[in-house]
Amino acid sequence: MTQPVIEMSAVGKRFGKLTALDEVSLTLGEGEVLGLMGHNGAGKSTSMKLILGLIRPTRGTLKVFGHDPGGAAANDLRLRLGYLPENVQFYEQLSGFEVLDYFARLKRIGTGVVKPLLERVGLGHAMHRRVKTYSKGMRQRLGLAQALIGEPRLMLLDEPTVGLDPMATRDFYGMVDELRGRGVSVILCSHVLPGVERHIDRAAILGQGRMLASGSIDELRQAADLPLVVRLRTARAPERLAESLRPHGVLARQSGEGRLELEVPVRAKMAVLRELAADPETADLALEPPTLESLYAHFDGTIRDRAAAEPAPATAIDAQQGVSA
Ligand SMILES: Nc1ncnc2c1ncn2[C@@H]1O[C@H](COP(=O)(O)OP(=O)(O)OP(=O)(O)O)[C@@H](O)[C@H]1O
Repeated sequence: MTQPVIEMSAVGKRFGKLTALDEVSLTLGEGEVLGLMGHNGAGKSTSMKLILGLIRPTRGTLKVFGHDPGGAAANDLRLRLGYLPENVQFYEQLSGFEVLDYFARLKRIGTGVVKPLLERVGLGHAMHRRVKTYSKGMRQRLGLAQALIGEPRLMLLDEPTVGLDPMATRDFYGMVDELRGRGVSVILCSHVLPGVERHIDRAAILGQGRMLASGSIDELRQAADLPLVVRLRTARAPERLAESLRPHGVLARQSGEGRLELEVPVRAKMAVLRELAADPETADLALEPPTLESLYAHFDGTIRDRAAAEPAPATAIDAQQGVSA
């Protein structure tokens, strides 16, 4: 087995009396993409800074490419790391080209890399404009180009898609996929990134400095054991259907005329699907496993206001009393 890129074992970090990280363990392999999630103050940036060697753990051990990131190998290690900080800021009076050239020199890399990198992040057309004329998304792209200088083997990206429009977000994830394909390891740090699950291998959820859960999305789904959502179009009376599915532990809500939303316990999935598929009144059904957002909400212990996010509130069905508002 190849050596892990990051090995964090029971790491703790205190700032005076405040415990920012407590007994956090984490490994990251070559070419793996990890989504590091958590609420404000959960300890995400502290973890990044530890990996970058900017601060030292109070307890536990941390190795990056097999070395202590704050030790003797720190300078060499930094050349293998790319970091996009949250709220990235640059010298406003310089052009994008000049900014990137400056950072390339800091990494002792020649000017030759600057233009291709700016083109790679879609800033080729604006490279000679001053940064003060750049939009938020353009600045974020410049930040990404800065993080990519020197072809790092580990990228730490803090809130990378904040301020990016949907197309730019898509391009960004395309780049993450490409990096992964080249064996680069990536940590994407965020509260929650909508749409991120297709692009990450694993997620780690921090809460108040502790690791609440980590694993692949499938592993997190198993651990959370959240119900699956089945969206159903049916000609059957909602209360009848709710009654017949009740023994499976299914919770049914009406979400429109002839439309139902069913919360199905994982253990009852196949039995319920068989029953629905065999019913001639079933017109259509779609199965939705728990999203990363709902897994995050589950592990974080917060209750998401799903109703507020949906256009029409669902209607609860009581098998005894029929459909109720
Ligand atoms: N230099 C510091 N001195 C004192 N406390 C700090 C320092 N850096 C971080 N903290 C504290 O450590 C805790 C974790 O902070 P951290 O910045 O790692 O959180 P985060 O998960 O990145 O949050 P956010 O999503 O808001 O960026 C917070 O309570 C924060 O106030």
